[in-house]
Amino acid sequence: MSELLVVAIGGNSLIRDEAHQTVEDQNDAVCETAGHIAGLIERGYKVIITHGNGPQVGFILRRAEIATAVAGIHRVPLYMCGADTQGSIGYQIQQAMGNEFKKRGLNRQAVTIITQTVVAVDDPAFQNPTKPIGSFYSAEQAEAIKKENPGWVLVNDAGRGYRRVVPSPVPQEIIEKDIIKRLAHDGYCVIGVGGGGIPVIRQPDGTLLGIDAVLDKDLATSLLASEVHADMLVISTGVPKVYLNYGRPEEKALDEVHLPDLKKYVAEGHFAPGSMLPKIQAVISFLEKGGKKAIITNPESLEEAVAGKTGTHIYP
Ligand SMILES: Nc1ncnc2c1ncn2[C@@H]1O[C@H](COP(=O)(O)OP(=O)(O)O)[C@@H](O)[C@H]1O
Ligand SMILES: NC(=O)OP(=O)(O)O
Repeated sequence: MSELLVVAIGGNSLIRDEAHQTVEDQNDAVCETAGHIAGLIERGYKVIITHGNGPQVGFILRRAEIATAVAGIHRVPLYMCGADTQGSIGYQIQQAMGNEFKKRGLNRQAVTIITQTVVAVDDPAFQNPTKPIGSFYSAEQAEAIKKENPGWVLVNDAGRGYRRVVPSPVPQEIIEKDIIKRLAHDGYCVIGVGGGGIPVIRQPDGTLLGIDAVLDKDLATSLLASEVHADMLVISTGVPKVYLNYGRPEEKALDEVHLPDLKKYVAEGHFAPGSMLPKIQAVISFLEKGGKKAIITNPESLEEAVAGKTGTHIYP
């Protein structure tokens, strides 16, 4: 039986730099990543694709806020902005995968599943926003923005600039996991858990209700990978490998690492919160729940990494 991979595409990895943020630019990045994922499917792997939405959900929210302030158009809740990103990014990935299948003569189909992820209404994250969304600002811009928008919390995002942060409660359950699993085993390339899933709470009567937050797509992807019993969790991001002492002269790439060492490196502070740390936590959680292998690499290295030639390979 062919192996099932869950491949997470980073929201930032769809935006190459500040000069490449348009819909067309993101589509180019999606198409490039889709080519590499189609290469994996051509080699016989079954693939579930998840994706981030940090930059995109922030852009949509900001547009809506400006439209409310300037034109009095109704407010859009943050969870609805997340749902919008599942449609727009899901559409781009679904179309790009379909085009790749056609080019390669593969009789396959991609399908996007709108996905809801349950969180706890009393999760302390609602009082402590940590998830960076939208644009990056300089320190001076951040000061000016805070004065204009007293409710905003801005933090330095892994040394790359200041960003607005919003609550990011822990993903507890993926509502659509069974259909995602079934479609993947039936040979569909499933796109799901976009932006970590639309955050919802379960009400006392059992019904679901959207709640304002942006989930961490790496943690939600890890939960999905465990629940569908994926053979491998693959995290595609902006770097070919994970590094110790990242960005310093003594930087060292990790080729192969096992859980005990990885946990030691976490404790030593090698992985930046809000960027690499959630990916490492996602991998630890997947392996502790029985997963056999995880890889962290960049989109262009996906095929070589799964073939064992590059990337950071992590084992229990
Ligand atoms: N120890 C580390 N090794 C590699 N990259 C790191 C490390 N610490 C922080 N990073 C940064 O984390 C980034 C990945 O996080 P981010 O861009 O937030 O993810 P995503 O691709 O999911 O949007 C990398 O591109 C790199 O700049
Ligand atoms: N939702 C989310 O984790 O998005 P990014 O991967 O873009 O940060």
